[in-house]
Amino acid sequence: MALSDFDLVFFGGSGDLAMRKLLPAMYARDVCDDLPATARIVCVGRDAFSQEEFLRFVEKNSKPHIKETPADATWARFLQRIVYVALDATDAASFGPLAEALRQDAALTRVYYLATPPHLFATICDNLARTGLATPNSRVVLEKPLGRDLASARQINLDVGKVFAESQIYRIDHYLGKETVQNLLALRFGNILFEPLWRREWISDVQITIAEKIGVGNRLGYYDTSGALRDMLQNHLLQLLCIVAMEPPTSIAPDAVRDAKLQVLRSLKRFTPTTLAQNIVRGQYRSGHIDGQAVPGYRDEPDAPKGSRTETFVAMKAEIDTWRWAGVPFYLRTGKRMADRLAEIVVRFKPIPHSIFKQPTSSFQPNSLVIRLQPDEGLSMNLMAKTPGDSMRLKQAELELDFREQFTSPRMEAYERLLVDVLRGQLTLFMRGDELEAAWEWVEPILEYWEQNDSAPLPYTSGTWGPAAASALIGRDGLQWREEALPED
Ligand SMILES: NC(=O)C1=CN([C@@H]2O[C@H](COP(=O)(O)OP(=O)(O)OC[C@H]3O[C@@H](n4cnc5c(N)ncnc54)[C@H](OP(=O)(O)O)[C@@H]3O)[C@@H](O)[C@H]2O)C=CC1
Ligand SMILES: O=C1O[C@H](COP(=O)(O)O)[C@@H](O)[C@H](O)[C@H]1O
Repeated sequence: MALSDFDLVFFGGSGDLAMRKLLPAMYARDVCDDLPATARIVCVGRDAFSQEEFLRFVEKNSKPHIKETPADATWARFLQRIVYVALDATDAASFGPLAEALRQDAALTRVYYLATPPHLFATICDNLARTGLATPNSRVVLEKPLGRDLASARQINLDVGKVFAESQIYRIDHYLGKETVQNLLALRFGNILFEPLWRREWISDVQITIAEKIGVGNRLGYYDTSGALRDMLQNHLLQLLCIVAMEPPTSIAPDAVRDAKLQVLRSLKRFTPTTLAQNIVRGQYRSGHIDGQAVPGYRDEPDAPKGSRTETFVAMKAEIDTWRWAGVPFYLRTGKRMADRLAEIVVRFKPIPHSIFKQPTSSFQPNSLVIRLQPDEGLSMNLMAKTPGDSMRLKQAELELDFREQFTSPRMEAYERLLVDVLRGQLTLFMRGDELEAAWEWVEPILEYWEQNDSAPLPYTSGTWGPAAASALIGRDGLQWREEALPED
């Protein structure tokens, strides 16, 4: 469905995120003829680029991030939509050129996407209000990090909420824009098969892993004040956990889904200093090899503070105190410079109660469902099946659903999908303010404990699956991370 006409403003429009993700996402929609001819993209920064200089900057810094090299005509059409406006977001008096660049038509959708450091969110919203630009047809998109603790998240909600109503606020978690995450909703609530089994009686444990091969790259300044818990777990992993664990929402409407997710966040068992020390592993990568290449340790990355204690890996055992999930461990894990790039959810079912075959019950692998988010999107269901031949021998077999093979329709990158949803006014895949606060509320005791105890992360070699303590954490329950349980090739 083509979008209706809009003015889309990227604050931070000359930044890395705009160049690598946001403009390529808009180009991808433009090339599908999804954007109205008059739709505009206003890029805001402080640098005094002329319009021509900025378009050259986009050519150099954004075009290489577009998947298929753009044809000259479509690229030229895209560039025509872009307007560069130089202003200082902290100075309302400099907002005049932005007002001039925007069309004064109440029927148009207007979106302010704040891809700036978060300390500017309040000032930008305030200055939009002062200059009369926070019109009722406006929406505001907030990029991460949405706070660094509960107090700062509350402050963001409060400051932005002074200018925009909750229904105008789109808090981005780009994991919610990934195809397979939405497919998880389809799997759970579009099939009769899973829901009766989706509970403590039949599920033994759930693993959620987001592993990256990359290190901190050029984002060390931000990352060193953040760490894996804030950067990945508080948002992406908890959002995935919510979608796995939530009660069936009454519909796909934003508040139905967000209410269901909020209930999960509020039911997460709180850690105490004792349970926290037992159930959370913190790690930091040391030098090692990724794809055969030597890579430096975190503390040897350019500009890394000497002896930094920032974690680049975290693994934990979480629990949800509800009738559906009581006693089912949710193992969460994320890290940089790990052995592979993968994001997946593994739901393991309970073992069969009794074997009618000659094989002992213990030789039956419990069924498991693996939901792969990346690198390849798909689902696999592990079942026991008879091996061919004259004896009744059962072995594990895999039912595989590869989304790319199954569906040939064009795919949308996460940012593309989410930008389209903002432009359509569809809030389901964005976090509500209370969800954000509930996630921070749960994470905060962990951060406080680490700070108060001056906790040092355990070292792990780059190119591995993290500190050995992460295997011990799950091993204590007689389990293994999925890659540890896979048969050797
Ligand atoms: N890069 C990434 O992959 C990701 C980034 N993010 C988050 O998005 C935000 C932006 O990140 P990124 O693009 O990497 O950052 P950059 O440092 O590359 O860009 C920052 C942008 O903000 C603008 N800006 C800064 N201060 C002002 C100001 N006072 N007035 C007007 N414009 C201003 C800059 O313009 P100028 O240079 O002209 O000052 C620039 O366009 C950050 O909060 C980051 O954490 C989130 C996820 C991923
Ligand atoms: O939000 C973030 O996500 C990326 C990982 O995203 P992916 O889509 O490539 O899996 C991570 O590298 C970054 O540190 C974090 O801020």
